[in-house]
Amino acid sequence: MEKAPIMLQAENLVKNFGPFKAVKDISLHVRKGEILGLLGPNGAGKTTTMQMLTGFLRSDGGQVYLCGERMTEGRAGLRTRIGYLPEGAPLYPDMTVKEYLDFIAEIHGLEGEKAQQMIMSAATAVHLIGVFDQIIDTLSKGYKRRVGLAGAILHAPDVLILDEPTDGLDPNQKYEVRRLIDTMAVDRAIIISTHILEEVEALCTRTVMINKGQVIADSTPSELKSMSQYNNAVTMLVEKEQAEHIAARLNQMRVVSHIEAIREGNDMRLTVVPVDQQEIGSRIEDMASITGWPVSELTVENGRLDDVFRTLTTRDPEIIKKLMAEFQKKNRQDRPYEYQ
Ligand SMILES: Nc1ncnc2c1ncn2[C@@H]1O[C@H](COP(=O)(O)OP(=O)(O)OP(=O)(O)O)[C@@H](O)[C@H]1O
Repeated sequence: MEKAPIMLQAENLVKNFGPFKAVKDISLHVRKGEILGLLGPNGAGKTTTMQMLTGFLRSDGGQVYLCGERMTEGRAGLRTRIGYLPEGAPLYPDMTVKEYLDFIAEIHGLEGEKAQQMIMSAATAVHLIGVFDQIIDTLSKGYKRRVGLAGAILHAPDVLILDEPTDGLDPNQKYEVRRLIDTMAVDRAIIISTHILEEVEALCTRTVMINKGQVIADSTPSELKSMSQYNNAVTMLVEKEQAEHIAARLNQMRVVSHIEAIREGNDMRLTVVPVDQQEIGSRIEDMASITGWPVSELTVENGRLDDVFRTLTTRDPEIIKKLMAEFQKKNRQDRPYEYQ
């Protein structure tokens, strides 16, 4: 199947704040229909990178291309094809939602009937109509986020850059905003930054993980998970009284690295971690049925993103780069960055 076109591409971005190198070397790209998750610990350089992608912050090196065209200061028009949701609440808290959206439309040079149409379309997409005349400051966090999102999509941009779009929201609001982002991805390219791993799994088609201003991984969430030591681990729920005996027997297997146990009501949940991600599921299943262990649940895991995140962000980025290169060579062909 033909790949969707690359909408936004960054090559070797650099940003220094005085002597501090906040972004050392970041390259990434996002295609139409993709939701790219920019993932990394606090201070990794996510916001700084997004600000350079949107042209909000001038880079000290590197290039940004929008639909193949280089973004330079003289080409401010190109920037209007990007919608940006900055971190935190929208500016201008004293305005009503309607006043704010009118103002954003004006910034984009939209006028009259056309402007009203675009405002209604954005407000409808994020379910804002009911609060049009309410002062932004009096809205809940979830609604404030929606106002920000409406402002970001109002001028129908090709690329959306959303900095921690669900930060500070309750689980229902998070769900709602994620659903909106998912819907908006159909005919756009979207980049979101987050440190919420469940969000990456729920929403992102690809993940660029950054640490200390460098890209340390560029993969799908499932590829990343498959790097985890828990890939092929077996999780089983066993009666508490038998758990110690069962764990001891399993620990004797040469293919077992170690076993983790967590209490769950009257049961224990044992996670049997294999050596080198070997497949151990069927052997353990056979063993459980032959010996008649009191197992009420047995599943084979495909890895954990939090484990990979910890591993990748707590080691030297240079070592991680080498490990990732080996992993990618082993697992898939390189994806060329060509335009189509
Ligand atoms: N204007 C600035 N002046 C000096 N240092 C800055 C400035 N802006 C950001 N930094 C520093 O650059 C580094 C990267 O910051 P950035 O906000 O991009 O990280 P982040 O990955 O978005 O973090 P978080 O997840 O906490 O939002 C941090 O160490 C931050 O303190």
